[in-house]
Amino acid sequence: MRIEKTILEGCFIIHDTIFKDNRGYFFESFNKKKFEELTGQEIDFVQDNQSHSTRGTLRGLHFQKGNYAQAKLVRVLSGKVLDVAVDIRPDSKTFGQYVAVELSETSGTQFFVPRGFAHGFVVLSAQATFFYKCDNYYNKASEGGIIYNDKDLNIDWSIADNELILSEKDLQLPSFVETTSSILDFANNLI
Ligand SMILES: Cc1cn([C@H]2C[C@H](O)[C@@H](COP(=O)(O)OP(=O)(O)O[C@H]3O[C@@H](C)C(=O)[C@@H](O)[C@H]3O)O2)c(=O)[nH]c1=O
Repeated sequence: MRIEKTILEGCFIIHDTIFKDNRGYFFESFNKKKFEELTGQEIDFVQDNQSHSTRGTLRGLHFQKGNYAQAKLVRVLSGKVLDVAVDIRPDSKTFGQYVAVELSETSGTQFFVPRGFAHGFVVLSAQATFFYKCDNYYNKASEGGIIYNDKDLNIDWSIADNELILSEKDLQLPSFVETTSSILDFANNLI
Protein backbone atom coordinates (compact mmCIF):
# COMPACT_ATOMS: atom_id res chain seq x y z
CA MET A 1 0.00 0.00 0.00
CA ARG A 2 1.41 3.36 -1.07
CA ILE A 3 -0.02 6.81 -0.49
CA GLU A 4 0.15 9.47 -3.17
CA LYS A 5 -0.49 13.02 -1.96
CA THR A 6 -2.61 15.34 -4.08
CA ILE A 7 -2.60 19.15 -4.33
CA LEU A 8 -5.38 19.11 -1.71
CA GLU A 9 -4.02 18.53 1.77
CA GLY A 10 -5.51 15.42 3.37
CA CYS A 11 -6.84 14.05 0.08
CA PHE A 12 -4.87 10.95 -0.96
CA ILE A 13 -4.71 8.43 -3.75
CA ILE A 14 -4.00 4.98 -2.35
CA HIS A 15 -2.15 2.43 -4.45
CA ASP A 16 -2.93 -1.04 -3.20
CA THR A 17 -0.37 -3.83 -3.21
CA ILE A 18 -1.91 -6.56 -5.35
CA PHE A 19 -0.74 -10.17 -5.09
CA LYS A 20 -1.38 -12.04 -8.33
CA ASP A 21 -1.05 -15.77 -8.87
CA ASN A 22 -2.56 -18.52 -11.02
CA ARG A 23 -5.86 -18.27 -9.09
CA GLY A 24 -6.32 -14.56 -9.60
CA TYR A 25 -5.44 -11.76 -7.19
CA PHE A 26 -5.57 -10.71 -3.55
CA PHE A 27 -5.21 -7.33 -1.85
CA GLU A 28 -6.03 -5.72 1.47
CA SER A 29 -8.74 -3.22 0.60
CA PHE A 30 -8.51 -1.57 4.03
CA ASN A 31 -6.08 -1.97 6.90
CA LYS A 32 -6.68 0.60 9.66
CA LYS A 33 -3.16 0.35 11.12
CA LYS A 34 -1.39 0.81 7.77
CA PHE A 35 -3.82 3.52 6.69
CA GLU A 36 -3.22 5.53 9.85
CA GLU A 37 0.56 5.08 9.73
CA LEU A 38 0.82 6.14 6.10
CA THR A 39 -1.63 9.06 6.18
CA GLY A 40 -0.98 10.26 9.73
CA GLN A 41 -4.74 10.42 10.28
CA GLU A 42 -6.92 8.45 12.65
CA ILE A 43 -9.99 7.03 11.00
CA ASP A 44 -12.97 5.10 12.28
CA PHE A 45 -15.24 3.96 9.47
CA VAL A 46 -18.83 3.20 10.53
CA GLN A 47 -20.78 2.79 7.27
CA ASP A 48 -20.11 1.12 3.91
CA ASN A 49 -22.07 2.11 0.79
CA GLN A 50 -22.36 0.57 -2.65
CA SER A 51 -24.04 1.92 -5.78
CA HIS A 52 -24.35 0.69 -9.33
CA SER A 53 -24.80 3.03 -12.29
CA THR A 54 -24.77 3.12 -16.06
CA ARG A 55 -22.49 5.17 -18.32
CA GLY A 56 -22.92 8.92 -17.96
CA THR A 57 -24.45 8.71 -14.50
CA LEU A 58 -23.12 11.56 -12.41
CA ARG A 59 -23.71 11.42 -8.65
CA GLY A 60 -22.70 14.58 -6.81
CA LEU A 61 -21.39 16.89 -5.70
CA HIS A 62 -22.35 15.85 -2.18
CA PHE A 63 -21.30 16.37 1.42
CA GLN A 64 -22.84 16.32 4.88
CA LYS A 65 -22.77 19.42 7.07
CA GLY A 66 -21.44 20.16 10.54
CA ASN A 67 -21.25 17.25 12.98
CA TYR A 68 -22.40 14.88 10.25
CA ALA A 69 -19.44 15.58 7.93
CA GLN A 70 -18.05 12.39 6.41
CA ALA A 71 -14.63 11.25 5.25
CA LYS A 72 -14.89 8.65 2.47
CA LEU A 73 -12.58 5.97 1.16
CA VAL A 74 -13.85 5.18 -2.31
CA ARG A 75 -13.11 2.50 -4.88
CA VAL A 76 -14.59 0.90 -7.98
CA LEU A 77 -15.52 -2.78 -7.94
CA SER A 78 -16.41 -2.97 -11.63
CA GLY A 79 -16.12 -0.54 -14.51
CA LYS A 80 -14.46 2.87 -14.54
CA VAL A 81 -15.35 6.27 -13.08
CA LEU A 82 -13.91 9.75 -12.80
CA ASP A 83 -14.00 10.64 -9.14
CA VAL A 84 -13.91 14.27 -7.98
CA ALA A 85 -13.23 15.90 -4.60
CA VAL A 86 -13.73 19.66 -4.09
CA ASP A 87 -12.13 21.45 -1.16
CA ILE A 88 -14.87 23.36 0.69
CA ARG A 89 -12.92 23.97 3.92
CA PRO A 90 -13.33 27.74 4.41
CA ASP A 91 -9.85 28.17 5.95
CA SER A 92 -8.00 26.03 3.39
CA LYS A 93 -5.45 27.55 1.01
CA THR A 94 -6.91 25.33 -1.73
CA PHE A 95 -10.55 26.30 -0.99
CA GLY A 96 -12.56 25.88 -4.21
CA GLN A 97 -9.98 23.67 -5.95
CA TYR A 98 -10.66 20.11 -7.01
CA VAL A 99 -8.87 16.86 -7.75
CA ALA A 100 -10.17 14.34 -10.30
CA VAL A 101 -8.94 10.74 -10.27
CA GLU A 102 -9.82 7.89 -12.61
CA LEU A 103 -10.71 4.78 -10.64
CA SER A 104 -11.36 1.40 -12.17
CA GLU A 105 -11.63 -2.25 -11.24
CA THR A 106 -8.13 -2.81 -12.63
CA SER A 107 -6.30 0.34 -11.50
CA GLY A 108 -5.58 -0.91 -7.97
CA THR A 109 -6.26 2.58 -6.66
CA GLN A 110 -8.56 4.02 -4.04
CA PHE A 111 -9.24 7.65 -3.22
CA PHE A 112 -9.48 9.10 0.28
CA VAL A 113 -11.73 12.17 0.53
CA PRO A 114 -11.53 13.77 3.98
CA ARG A 115 -14.22 15.67 5.85
CA GLY A 116 -14.64 19.19 4.47
CA PHE A 117 -14.88 18.11 0.83
CA ALA A 118 -17.72 17.83 -1.65
CA HIS A 119 -17.58 14.56 -3.56
CA GLY A 120 -18.96 13.20 -6.81
CA PHE A 121 -18.24 10.86 -9.67
CA VAL A 122 -19.25 10.13 -13.24
CA VAL A 123 -19.36 6.68 -14.83
CA LEU A 124 -17.08 6.35 -17.88
CA SER A 125 -17.67 2.64 -18.64
CA ALA A 126 -20.92 0.94 -19.76
CA GLN A 127 -21.70 0.23 -16.08
CA ALA A 128 -19.88 0.70 -12.79
CA THR A 129 -20.20 -0.57 -9.24
CA PHE A 130 -18.92 1.95 -6.72
CA PHE A 131 -18.03 1.15 -3.12
CA TYR A 132 -17.05 3.47 -0.26
CA LYS A 133 -16.45 3.53 3.45
CA CYS A 134 -17.66 6.51 5.53
CA ASP A 135 -16.51 7.66 8.96
CA ASN A 136 -19.91 9.06 9.92
CA TYR A 137 -23.48 7.88 9.48
CA TYR A 138 -25.84 9.08 6.76
CA ASN A 139 -28.05 11.92 7.96
CA LYS A 140 -30.62 13.13 5.48
CA ALA A 141 -31.19 16.46 7.26
CA SER A 142 -27.48 17.32 6.96
CA GLU A 143 -27.12 16.70 3.23
CA GLY A 144 -25.49 19.48 1.23
CA GLY A 145 -24.41 19.75 -2.38
CA ILE A 146 -23.07 21.80 -5.25
CA ILE A 147 -24.28 21.70 -8.85
CA TYR A 148 -21.97 19.53 -11.00
CA ASN A 149 -21.48 22.16 -13.73
CA ASP A 150 -20.78 25.09 -11.44
CA LYS A 151 -19.08 27.86 -13.42
CA ASP A 152 -16.55 28.73 -10.72
CA LEU A 153 -15.43 25.15 -10.12
CA ASN A 154 -15.39 24.48 -13.89
CA ILE A 155 -14.92 20.72 -13.47
CA ASP A 156 -13.92 18.76 -16.55
CA TRP A 157 -16.06 15.62 -16.18
CA SER A 158 -14.53 14.25 -19.42
CA ILE A 159 -17.92 13.22 -20.78
CA ALA A 160 -20.35 15.22 -22.96
CA ASP A 161 -23.08 17.10 -21.09
CA ASN A 162 -25.82 15.52 -23.23
CA GLU A 163 -24.68 12.04 -22.14
CA LEU A 164 -25.06 12.79 -18.43
CA ILE A 165 -27.71 11.20 -16.21
CA LEU A 166 -28.42 12.95 -12.90
CA SER A 167 -31.06 12.62 -10.21
CA GLU A 168 -33.72 15.35 -9.95
CA LYS A 169 -32.20 16.23 -6.58
CA ASP A 170 -28.71 16.71 -8.04
CA LEU A 171 -29.99 18.83 -10.93
CA GLN A 172 -31.36 21.30 -8.40
CA LEU A 173 -28.26 21.70 -6.27
CA PRO A 174 -27.05 25.27 -5.62
CA SER A 175 -23.87 26.89 -6.95
CA PHE A 176 -20.50 26.72 -5.21
CA VAL A 177 -20.83 30.38 -4.11
CA GLU A 178 -24.35 29.87 -2.71
CA THR A 179 -23.32 26.69 -0.90
CA THR A 180 -20.07 27.94 0.54
CA SER A 181 -21.48 31.29 1.66
CA SER A 182 -23.91 29.36 3.84
CA ILE A 183 -20.97 27.27 5.15
CA LEU A 184 -18.99 30.49 5.83
CA ASP A 185 -22.02 32.00 7.65
CA PHE A 186 -22.25 28.83 9.70
CA ALA A 187 -18.48 28.94 10.50
CA ASN A 188 -18.64 32.66 11.40
CA ASN A 189 -21.55 32.10 13.73
CA LEU A 190 -19.41 29.64 15.67
CA ILE A 191 -16.71 32.27 16.35
C1 LIG B 1 -26.08 8.32 0.73
C2 LIG B 1 -27.23 7.50 1.33
C3 LIG B 1 -28.46 7.44 0.70
N1 LIG B 1 -29.46 6.73 1.23
C4 LIG B 1 -30.77 6.67 0.53
C5 LIG B 1 -31.40 8.02 0.29
C6 LIG B 1 -32.08 7.87 -1.04
O1 LIG B 1 -33.41 7.38 -0.87
C7 LIG B 1 -31.27 6.82 -1.76
C8 LIG B 1 -30.36 7.39 -2.84
O2 LIG B 1 -29.61 8.47 -2.24
P1 LIG B 1 -28.79 9.47 -3.14
O3 LIG B 1 -29.56 9.83 -4.34
O4 LIG B 1 -28.36 10.60 -2.25
O5 LIG B 1 -27.54 8.58 -3.54
P2 LIG B 1 -26.19 9.03 -4.23
O6 LIG B 1 -26.46 10.12 -5.21
O7 LIG B 1 -25.48 7.85 -4.70
O8 LIG B 1 -25.40 9.70 -3.00
C9 LIG B 1 -24.04 9.48 -2.79
O9 LIG B 1 -23.32 10.19 -3.78
C10 LIG B 1 -21.91 10.12 -3.66
C11 LIG B 1 -21.30 11.00 -4.72
C12 LIG B 1 -21.42 10.41 -2.29
O10 LIG B 1 -20.37 11.02 -2.07
C13 LIG B 1 -22.20 9.83 -1.17
O11 LIG B 1 -21.82 10.37 0.08
C14 LIG B 1 -23.68 9.96 -1.38
O12 LIG B 1 -24.05 11.33 -1.21
O13 LIG B 1 -30.50 6.15 -0.77
C15 LIG B 1 -29.31 6.04 2.41
O14 LIG B 1 -30.25 5.37 2.92
N2 LIG B 1 -28.08 6.07 3.04
C16 LIG B 1 -27.05 6.78 2.54
O15 LIG B 1 -25.92 6.78 3.14
